[in-house]
This record gives sequence, structure tokens and C-alpha cells, in this order.
Amino acid sequence: MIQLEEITKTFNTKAVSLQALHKVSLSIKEGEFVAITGTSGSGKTTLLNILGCLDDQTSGKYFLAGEDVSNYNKAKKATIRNELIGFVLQDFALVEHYTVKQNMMLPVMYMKDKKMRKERQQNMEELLTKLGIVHKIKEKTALLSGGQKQRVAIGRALINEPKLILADEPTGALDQKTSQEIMEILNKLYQEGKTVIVVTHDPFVASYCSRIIQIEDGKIVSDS
Ligand SMILES: Nc1ncnc2c1ncn2[C@@H]1O[C@H](COP(=O)(O)OP(=O)(O)OP(=O)(O)O)[C@@H](O)[C@H]1O
Repeated sequence: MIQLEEITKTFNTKAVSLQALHKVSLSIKEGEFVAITGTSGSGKTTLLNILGCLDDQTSGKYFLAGEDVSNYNKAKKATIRNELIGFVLQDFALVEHYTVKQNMMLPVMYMKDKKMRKERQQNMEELLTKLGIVHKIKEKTALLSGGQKQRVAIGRALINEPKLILADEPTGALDQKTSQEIMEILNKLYQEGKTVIVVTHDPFVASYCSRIIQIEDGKIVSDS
């Protein structure tokens, strides 16, 4: 699913040049459940942004699902992102004044293929049922609990049936019990064959994963 070869990322500001990733090489197979852990500032989000085709590496090669995406421009990256990847973020990234249904349909709204759009719409209720929030379908997102919001965000991430789920601190805003429920949902997706990559500094979250990659100062220091 993923192959990184000597990925380097440098951020240049007026004052300094900061190397956030140093020649990171990594391979993740389809169907793995991986945690990327490390202390604050170690480069986890930088790595996830590159994996998610949201940011460009400074040097090195990135192969995603067999395609060399290293030199893809913004438009090509957006296309591969929509086809392959679902994102789950700490702050849910939902439109609060939209209903659950409207949030779920956001990735589908701009789909050109009408038949596909209809199919996705039909998937929506099934997904919400699976996530235990179908009764909230017409509710404004702002009125939901944190755990319910994260379920909607997971549903939205799944609506286009991505092979790869990238989650950045998915339980960061949730209490212990709700965190457990969200990790169980991600675990279920893994059991169904999705590739799931979770960035976290929380050992409890990492304990759900079958592989833990630790990153410090922009380098992989352990992979087990
Ligand atoms: N856009 C940017 N411009 C300049 N420096 C950046 C930028 N994004 C990240 N950095 C720097 O790169 C390094 C890695 O940041 P990154 O956000 O990847 O760390 P992280 O491990 O995800 O941290 P946290 O756990 O606190 O979210 C940090 O030193 C950070 O300050």
C-alpha cells in the first residue's frame, strides 16, 4: 500500500530551516493496522500529511498503491486522495451547522458520476447504522457528543470506500470510554481489510495496533 524511500521534509521560514523528517524509509502492506508514535514535535503529523498526499516531501520517493506519487501536482494528489484515502482528525473537522447527513455527503457532493453518487448516498444509512448513529441522521452536528461527532467523521471518511484510513490523534478530544469505542471501530475496519494508520502519542491507542512505529527527531527509531 505504502512505500517511502528516503523521505526528507524541510520547512523553511525566514529565520530558520527546520528538517522535520530525515530520510524516512518505510513500507506498509495492505491490511495493516499501524500506530505512528513519538513525542511532540517528532514529525508524526508531517509524516501523516505526506502519506495523505496533503503535503509534498522535499526529497525522496513515495509509492502509494503502486503509483509513484512523488512528483504529482496538487490536482493529481487530490484525485488519488479522493479515491484511496479517508481522513479522521482529532477535532473531527465537521461543519457544525450541517446535519449529520449533510456532513456525510460532503465528499460525494462534487462527484461527477451521478450513478456512483446515488450509490454512495444509499451506503450512507448503512454506514450510520454500523456506527450506531443512524437515529441522529437529521440532527445538527453541533448538538452531538464528542464520540458521536467522531463517528460521523469516521462515516464521512468511509463514504467513498477508501482502502486507506489515516487518523491523526482520533481520540485526542475524547474521554477514555469513548476513546475505547472509537478504537474498537477502527479495529473493526482493520478486521474488514482496510489499511489503518493512526498517529498518536497515547500508548492506549497504540495498543490496539498490530505494528508500532516510533519516530523521534524526524527519524524512525523503532518499528515492531
Ligand atoms: N508548516 C510548518 N512550518 C514550519 N515548521 C513546521 C511546520 N509544520 C511542522 N513544523 C515543525 O516540524 C516539526 C515536526 O512537527 P509535527 O507537527 O510533524 O510534529 P508532531 O510529532 O506531529 O507533534 P505533535 O504531537 O505536537 O502534534 C516541529 O519542529 C514543528 O515545529
